Amino acid sequence: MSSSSRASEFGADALIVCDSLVRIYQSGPVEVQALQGLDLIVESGEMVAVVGASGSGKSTLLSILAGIDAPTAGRARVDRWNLLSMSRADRVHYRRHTVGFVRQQTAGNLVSYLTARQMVDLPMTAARVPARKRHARSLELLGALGVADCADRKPGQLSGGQQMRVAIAVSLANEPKVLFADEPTGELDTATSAEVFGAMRDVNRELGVTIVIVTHDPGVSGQVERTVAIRDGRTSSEVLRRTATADDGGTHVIAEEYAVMDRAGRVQVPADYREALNLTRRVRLALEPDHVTIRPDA
Ligand SMILES: Nc1ncnc2c1ncn2[C@@H]1O[C@H](COP(=O)(O)OP(=O)(O)OP(=O)(O)O)[C@@H](O)[C@H]1O
Repeated sequence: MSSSSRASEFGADALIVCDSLVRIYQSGPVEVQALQGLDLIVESGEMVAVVGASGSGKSTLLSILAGIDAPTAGRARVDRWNLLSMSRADRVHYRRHTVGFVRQQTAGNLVSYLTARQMVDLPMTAARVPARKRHARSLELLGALGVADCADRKPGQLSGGQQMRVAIAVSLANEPKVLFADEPTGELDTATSAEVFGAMRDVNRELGVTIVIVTHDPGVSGQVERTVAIRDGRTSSEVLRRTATADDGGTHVIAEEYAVMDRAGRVQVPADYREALNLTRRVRLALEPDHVTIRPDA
């Protein structure tokens, strides 16, 4: 591919690109379209939340990005890996070195008879990292996640929040570029969830790990700059948060919601807008100097 066509490619500079991503599950005679042409771009260094109703396709998206499931069609790239054409060996390498993954059931992330330090050590041993480096990295990660004091404890001696923070440390052992977390706080109370999100925020800032979190937890919105909503297997809207400084020097957070336009120019008009103006099948579009209007068919 020439450099000019690469530069003009959708999301060419991003760490994660999903372009018209489709995942169809065949269950008996029935086809389920879990992802129906989903577009998503995540830049290196971002911490992004993915939200959406149950069944909207969030876990499917994360499984594909984590290299656990394969898409049916479309394009998905993470770092230099094309997720539609990876060999089995590529997939092992990808899951060991490029991505970290944690899921809701904390017990499933941990090994009951190992200490936190031994668990963080394990993926590095598999990757043949020398012992001295393994030791330093384990302590660094447990410290970054605020569970250094748990290094010599086994999962049964840890609270739910500590278990999740240790699981995150384990997933980061081999210095992945991106951490995918599927409902990491699903089993935790509000205060503990906030601690876990805070620890992820620290890891994102201090270690530069890009993080994508799938969650139902409303508390996540205070911890991320970008929340992407998925509806029916497609990205439907995004909320961007930024901190603004007022004249008196005080700071406050501004959250703005955007509709997402796909690459063919399609935008979903929310149901309440359609109902309020009785927008049905045909609408009138007009280009104004700095905006576009949509009017009912008079
Ligand atoms: N292995 C599978 N076989 C068949 N259908 C599946 C499979 N996995 C997911 N689906 C279907 O795909 C759709 C999307 O599921 P997915 O789990 O990605 O949604 P979700 O947004 O993560 O939901 P939740 O918030 O409840 O976890 C659903 O209709 C689901 O029933």
